[in-house]
Amino acid sequence: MSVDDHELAARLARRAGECLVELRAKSTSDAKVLGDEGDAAAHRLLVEALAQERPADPVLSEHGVAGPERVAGERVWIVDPLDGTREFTEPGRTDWAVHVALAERHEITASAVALPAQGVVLGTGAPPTQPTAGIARPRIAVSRSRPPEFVTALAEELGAELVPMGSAGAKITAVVLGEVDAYLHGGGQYEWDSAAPVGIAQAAGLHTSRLDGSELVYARPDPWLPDLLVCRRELAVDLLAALSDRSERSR
Ligand SMILES: Nc1ncnc2c1ncn2[C@@H]1O[C@H](COP(=O)(O)O)[C@@H](OP(=O)(O)O)[C@H]1O
Repeated sequence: MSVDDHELAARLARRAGECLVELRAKSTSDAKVLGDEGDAAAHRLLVEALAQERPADPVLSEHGVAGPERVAGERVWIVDPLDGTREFTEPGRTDWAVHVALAERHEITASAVALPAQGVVLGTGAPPTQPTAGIARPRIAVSRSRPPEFVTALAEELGAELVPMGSAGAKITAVVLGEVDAYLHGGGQYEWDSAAPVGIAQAAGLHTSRLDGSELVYARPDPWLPDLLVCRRELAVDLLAALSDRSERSR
């Protein structure tokens, strides 16, 4: 990883985001076609740019692999050209994102997330400072379309408020920006859904783990990474204890 990798991730996330904003503004297609067009255009842009700027690095994208063959533990770019495809196709929604991450030795060492409809690009080069104010009633971001079934009961137990949102990137960056206090996901996801925003959350000093508290490991041969927790550090112990109780009770 070099300073240039932070800068490159941010530059490419921004460029792909601009391409998506343009496509969305001029599209007359129905939602399914627009989503497919957005996924394909942003994927093409990222893959072509990485081939030019980092020709020795393989790319793992939600929409296919590109570049040289991957070697376990070596550099690989993990990208989600359009996270929150469904929200991208709904006029007025701003919870969709572009993810660009670099993994080395199974960790994220540089990454950026663009939230193009919010005019925001966040990156590991300059992660935001975390709020210091206490948390009165925790706000937990969850998927708006498929929240894990246990979250309502968990929120009641913790006296927390659930905040439904689209896009894993939008939810994790909402934690990074202090708009919510936690994001939890269960039931299925892939490495590209979380790699870039998790890299920024880690650089900002937030807690990141699987729901059982174990480490998030990226660039595995199988990109399935079905659950995760990103939260302010002071909430991690209580959240992980509540999640562990729940999983014990369901056995
Ligand atoms: N059960 C599941 N299995 C596979 N992917 C899932 C999933 N639940 C959520 N995801 C993916 O995680 C991203 C965020 O989802 P959500 O908005 O529901 O939180 C979406 O990515 P894409 O929009 O890139 O497809 C979605 O496809």
